[in-house]
Amino acid sequence: MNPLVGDVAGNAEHVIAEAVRAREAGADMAVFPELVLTGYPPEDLLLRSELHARIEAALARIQAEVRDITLVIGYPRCSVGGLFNVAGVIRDGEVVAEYAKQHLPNYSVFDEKRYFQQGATPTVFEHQGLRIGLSVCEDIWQEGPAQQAAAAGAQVLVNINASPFHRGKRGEREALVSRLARDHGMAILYANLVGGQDELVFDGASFVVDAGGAIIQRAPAFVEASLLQAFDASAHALAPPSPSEAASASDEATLYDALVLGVRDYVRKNGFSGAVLGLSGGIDSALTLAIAADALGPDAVEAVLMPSRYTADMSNEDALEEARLLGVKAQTVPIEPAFQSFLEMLEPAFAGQAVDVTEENIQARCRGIILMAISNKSGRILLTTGNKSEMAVGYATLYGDMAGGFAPIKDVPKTLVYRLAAYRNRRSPVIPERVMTRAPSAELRPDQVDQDSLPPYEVLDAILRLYIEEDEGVEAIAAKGYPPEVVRRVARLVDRNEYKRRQAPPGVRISERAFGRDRRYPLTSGF
Ligand SMILES: Nc1ncnc2c1ncn2[C@@H]1O[C@H](COP(=O)(O)OP(=O)(O)OC[C@H]2O[C@@H]([n+]3cccc(C(=O)O)c3)[C@H](O)[C@@H]2O)[C@@H](O)[C@H]1O
Ligand SMILES: Nc1ncnc2c1ncn2[C@@H]1O[C@H](COP(=O)(O)OP(=O)(O)OP(=O)(O)O)[C@@H](O)[C@H]1O
Ligand SMILES: NC(=O)CC[C@H](N)C(=O)O
Repeated sequence: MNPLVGDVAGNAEHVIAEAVRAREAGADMAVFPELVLTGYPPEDLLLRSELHARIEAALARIQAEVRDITLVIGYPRCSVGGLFNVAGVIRDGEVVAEYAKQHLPNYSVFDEKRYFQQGATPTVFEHQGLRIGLSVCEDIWQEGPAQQAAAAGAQVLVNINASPFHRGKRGEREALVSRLARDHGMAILYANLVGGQDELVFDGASFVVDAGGAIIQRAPAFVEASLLQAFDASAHALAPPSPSEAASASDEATLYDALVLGVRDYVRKNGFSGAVLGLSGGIDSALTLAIAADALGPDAVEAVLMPSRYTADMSNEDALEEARLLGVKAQTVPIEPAFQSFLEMLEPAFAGQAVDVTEENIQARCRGIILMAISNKSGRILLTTGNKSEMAVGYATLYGDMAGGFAPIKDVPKTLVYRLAAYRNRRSPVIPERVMTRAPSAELRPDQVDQDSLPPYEVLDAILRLYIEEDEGVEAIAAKGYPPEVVRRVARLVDRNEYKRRQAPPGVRISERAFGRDRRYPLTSGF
């Protein structure tokens, strides 16, 4: 299920509708994800007493509306001991059991200890003669809760989750849950949330593991879906008639789908009619346009070409071709008159000073003003096009190409930008070949290419991965064969540009370490 954070009443109606559908499909119990009534993560909404009043009202409504099926759902529970992250069992108009999450994740993107107290005891309830144990997400990643449930007599474990996506996560989960099922001889139902929430994407991909550790059902990733699982009288999970296929999507396909869902949900859940972006003829804006068109439909996306005196003809041609191939409306607004006016206005202030990066940034800022004006007028959100490599080293202009509301590829390194573009072109051609092979250029001065200012992207991305995602130091990275002076320079750029990233729009997280809530560095630092 894809809930909307904070929309407790709407999420409850969604639960009720799905419970009815599950009953009609022949189920006698339906399992929903972690904190499904608030959405995840509800963050400081949890500190508001109105939220808890709404949860009470939603639970009362679910209890009144849902009959002839048992529900397991996640919600925050206020009690005398504090606030708990619970899995509640609702049957015949009552909450008949509640399990409080014992392991509260507080690393990476998680911050649960800020809000919740930890539970201490297992919960096992009877359903149609089966003994069912409960756990909540992180509980199965740690020692304890699954063992306790098995010791308390559970034959089946229901684990409800709000487990965000990152590269490789599905395989990690399946291996972990399969091992746990085997170790304890219990079938496990793994029910996950789906949907984009600010920078996080939840991939769904719920699954069922039998007591021998075999995955017997898999839901598709990145869409709402349900699985109907039958058990025999001795708690054996019965394999469905056609055995579950392995999760076989390629790395690129999975990452692309994550980006599409992240953009769609940010734009739609925030009430925008669509998206606008600057289309330069470069690879970053080309990929961002394809993601936006796939997420929102081509009619909801608008591309703006804003040539300057430095824009090559082929950039305009390629940009127009991209818009045509995707069926997106494109318009051209040249920046020359605005750029020229700014240069003239600033002439007295800059008298006697050489032309430098200042003038490059004025061009990027002219574009930012035009795009934000179109966003204001149209009600479409401005998507920025910066990739992770650029955001890492600060190769972007504040209030210029960084202006905007959401940054679809901010966690995609440049080398992966090319791979995702090639993947999208294999599905159907949307990015001209020349865009894939041309040297990247910001086109802010004559004959400029990115590689004048930055190391080749293969080298840059390798160093960035070690420095940012692996937390390795300059010497350790250089020892792996990278030129020490290049490593030092890259590390210095990363450290120095924290201020830029702090002012950058949020974007979809696809790695284990994005520039968002999982990487918090000081702005002012002598490190
Ligand atoms: N610690 C700090 N805390 C808060 N603010 C700080 C700061 N340090 C500098 N600043 C401010 O930030 C300013 C510098 O930032 P900014 O104005 O953005 O300018 P800056 O970083 O100097 O230049 C932008 C760079 O990005 C490149 N670029 C631009 C556009 C697109 C692309 C591309 O290929 O995608 C590349 C461009 O070629 C240039 O190298 C300073 O003048 C100062 O006002
Ligand atoms: N001529 C232009 N018309 C429209 N938008 C532009 C133009 N030039 C730059 N922009 C906007 O500013 C962003 C940054 O520019 P830049 O040229 O550095 O990136 P890019 O062209 O997308 O990718 P690449 O790194 O391959 O050049 C672009 O992605 C685009 O959104
Ligand atoms: N909500 C949670 O407890 C998530 C933590 C868990 N390790 C996961 O990402 O899958």
